[in-house]
Amino acid sequence: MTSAKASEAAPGPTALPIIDVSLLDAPAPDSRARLARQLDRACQDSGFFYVTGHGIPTELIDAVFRQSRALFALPEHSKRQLDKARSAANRGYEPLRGQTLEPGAPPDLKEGFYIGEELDEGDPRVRAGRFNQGPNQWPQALPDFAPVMMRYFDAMNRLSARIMTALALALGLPTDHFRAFCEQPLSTLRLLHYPPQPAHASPGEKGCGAHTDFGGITVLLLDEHPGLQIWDHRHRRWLQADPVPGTFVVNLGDMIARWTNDRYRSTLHRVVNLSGAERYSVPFFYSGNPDHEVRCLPNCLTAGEQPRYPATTVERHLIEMYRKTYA
Ligand SMILES: O=C(O)CCC(=O)C(=O)O
Ligand SMILES: [Fe+2]
Repeated sequence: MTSAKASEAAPGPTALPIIDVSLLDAPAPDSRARLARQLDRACQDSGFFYVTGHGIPTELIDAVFRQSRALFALPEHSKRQLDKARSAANRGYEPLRGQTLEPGAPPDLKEGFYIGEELDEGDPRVRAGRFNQGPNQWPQALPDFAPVMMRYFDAMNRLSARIMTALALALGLPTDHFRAFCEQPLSTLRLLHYPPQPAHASPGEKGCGAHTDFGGITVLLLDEHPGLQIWDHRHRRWLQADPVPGTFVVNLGDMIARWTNDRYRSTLHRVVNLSGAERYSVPFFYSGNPDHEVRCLPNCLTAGEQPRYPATTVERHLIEMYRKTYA
């Protein structure tokens, strides 16, 4: 949705806000109002912020990274047995250079693994051929992988629903405004592994090409190695979004921009792993209920303004965006 030209200028520092979502439950009457104000500003500025007070146990986060490292360390032929090309629901392994997120740039220098809600072939959503719904592909060699990932997946769904509550507050809507959107959500957990940027990388080669996320919100877990850069539309430059221990990076996807008539931003971002180390990250994409209608929120239209996007549904929006990027 954003079309800034990827400048190759050295990235500058960031000052992304750190937002404490536990303020949602704080007893002081002005806590929620403070949270709403901070979040509203962050969403209008860049749609990127760090989240603290999230309640996800460190032990679970450590286990996710351990399992992710073990998965990518498997021999190539074992990973290829789980190739996502074998899955009708886009689940499983995506090889190095398997995706090109930035049109015209070389393929991304990352390998990935996709996980979704575990649905068997008998589930009505799977039988109806609904988008991205189906069983996962699990690595048999790693017995703890599936239980750890499903525990994390559930925790991310709950955290994302809380962030949606906070977003409702930020937009001046009732706290339960997005409740139906959060029922039976379509979510994707993605494990990523970025090798170090090679000394003689081809021009424009990156870990992850410049893109916006197309769903609702993304809750991104980072390891200790920097690499994420976000586009500063005001000063037309790339900013580093370095890892902050104990936080997640949250960013808004195109669907929120669509919902708010671009009052809230879905910002261009990319990854260049200049850390010299293997970098691991774990984005979780929360897109909400596939049947939910996405139309411009009435309080996001000022007098005389028209909606910039026609009404659609979550599923139709996602299918359209997938078609564009994998075309
Ligand atoms: O690895 C990262 O830090 C970001 C990944 C990302 O932007 C994505 O998967 O959409
Ligand atoms: Fe992204």
